[in-house]
Amino acid sequence: MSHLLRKPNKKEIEKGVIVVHEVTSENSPLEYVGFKVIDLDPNAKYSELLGNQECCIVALTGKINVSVGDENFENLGTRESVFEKIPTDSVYVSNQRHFEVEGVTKARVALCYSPSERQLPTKWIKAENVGIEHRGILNNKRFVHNILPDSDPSANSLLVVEVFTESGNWSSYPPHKHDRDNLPNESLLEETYYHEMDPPQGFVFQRVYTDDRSLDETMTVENGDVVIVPKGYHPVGVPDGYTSYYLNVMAGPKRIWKFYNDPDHEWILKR
Ligand SMILES: O=C(O)C[C@@H](O)[C@H](O)C(=O)CO
Repeated sequence: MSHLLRKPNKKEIEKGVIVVHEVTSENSPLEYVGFKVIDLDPNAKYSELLGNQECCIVALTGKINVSVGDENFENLGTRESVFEKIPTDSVYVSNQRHFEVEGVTKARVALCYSPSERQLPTKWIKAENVGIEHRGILNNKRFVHNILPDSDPSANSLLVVEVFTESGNWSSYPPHKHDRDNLPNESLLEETYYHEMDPPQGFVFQRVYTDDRSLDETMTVENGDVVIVPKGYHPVGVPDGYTSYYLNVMAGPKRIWKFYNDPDHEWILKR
């Protein structure tokens, strides 16, 4: 199996608190992006004291309470399935802060991390303030929920978006990359993809490749898998009959999403 593809690996760390994914700089090639998925039962609590990392807590499904220091945010989360295709609530937590997430209902939560040293205010990113963006034409249509885009200065490094791609379409396409700190032409951002499919027996294909093909992996990605993109182009193809959802976390030395399209396939945009 590819070293970039992670299957869900559920570990109950406390009663009702299950870690489904944990991507860190210790267990992956990533330096700037960390990522966890946790499942919570009602009333179960997960807490963490952040070191030199900021964190965006995304209520993927179900309802949660979040506290950060003495600030409390209650009943966050808007959907039972990501495929309701409506934005959800998130909370941005700065470095060196303590946070707790409690399940109100059964809930699945994404914790998106990147290095940070400059403290910023805690921010409730309300579902109603998440920008929705439709991109692409023909079989390249997808829509995006901009949870923490680079136009929002609330974070030091983190960028977080959700992407929905309908049956038979392609996204993160034409293939693009962002692995060189070469602004204004390209920024260096690592990335993780947390994937879900509707219906859940579905699958998508994701290729991660560099120009010299020293990295060239095409993965069959199933419901709940995570794909790690340390570098390279990273397109996603969705088979007929299935809808794809993914949550992207990006971070790097500069908080700018400036991608470079694979010149061989850029013509796709000119149709
Ligand atoms: O527009 C898309 O297809 C989504 C991608 O841009 C995705 O968020 C990504 O690859 C970010 O680099």
